[in-house]
Amino acid sequence: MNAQLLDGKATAAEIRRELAERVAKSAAAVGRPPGLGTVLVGDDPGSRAYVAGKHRDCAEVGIASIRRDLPADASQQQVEETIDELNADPACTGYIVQLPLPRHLDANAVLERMDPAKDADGLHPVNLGRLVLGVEAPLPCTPHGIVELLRRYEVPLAGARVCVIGRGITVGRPIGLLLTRRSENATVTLCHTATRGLAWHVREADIVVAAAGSPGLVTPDMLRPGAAVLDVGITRTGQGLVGDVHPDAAQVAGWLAPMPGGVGPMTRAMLLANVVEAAERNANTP
Ligand SMILES: Nc1nc2c(c(=O)[nH]1)N[C@@H](CN(C=O)c1ccc(C(=O)N[C@@H](CCC(=O)O)C(=O)O)cc1)CN2
Repeated sequence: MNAQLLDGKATAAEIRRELAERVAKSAAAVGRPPGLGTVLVGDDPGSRAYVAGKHRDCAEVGIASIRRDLPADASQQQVEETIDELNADPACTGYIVQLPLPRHLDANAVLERMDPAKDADGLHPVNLGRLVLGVEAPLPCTPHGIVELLRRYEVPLAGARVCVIGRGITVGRPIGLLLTRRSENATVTLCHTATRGLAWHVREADIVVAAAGSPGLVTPDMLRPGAAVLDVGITRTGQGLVGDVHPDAAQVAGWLAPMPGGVGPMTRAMLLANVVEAAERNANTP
């Protein structure tokens, strides 16, 4: 078998074209474009690159950029003052705090301080709670990107068994909430470092989401032939970026979202979608 490519790069480009039209309409209605803010603390090269990519995307679709870069030794108070400033800025429709934050900072306290109405990442506890309740809320970008990619390639989700590997807050924990909604109807198993018999769980799955950050963890022999495999792991090595899925998995899988070019670009596109949706919501709220 040679897996069909789940092309996140091309799909994200298509979504950006769709969003550019909505941005133009929203800007005309409100008198200014939607604005995305980013808070970056420190100089981790990966985080810098992701934030730069987010602002490039904004420029492409006509969203205004607001960038707040703080030094690696920024205090909790400095970060929280920046949050307060973005909460109060009318030009900022939504914003994100780039994760992970340096270890001396309390990331949960920072997320909680955000105005949930401006949470472009869907990671504020109120918005995660709304997701649990099935109430409309901005969705976490990577899980939303995965669902959108599967939908656009018509990978069957209803009744599918999904094995998620990794329990981080941006992917592993929230994705089960999305995939088990009535609109998706998948059955989700969440595996992590303490899971016994990982290979068995993977082999049972129709869809595998690998988000452990463990290079080459998912090998071809673990997969059910024809499964959809989404590689979300990114590890920076001396030889470049390495995903969680072994390259030979393409010979067994039915669909493959590779790293790079699969879920990553979709994460970025879904962030823009959250900002545009917030702008449209604001325009309809007197
Ligand atoms: N506040 C947040 N922090 C983090 C998130 C998030 O959704 N919100 N997710 C990741 C990082 N991330 C976005 O912030 C992100 C990761 C990867 C990509 C991407 O496009 N990856 C490329 C490959 C990487 C590269 O070329 O350098 C790909 O897969 O093609 C985009 C965004 C953690 N932090």
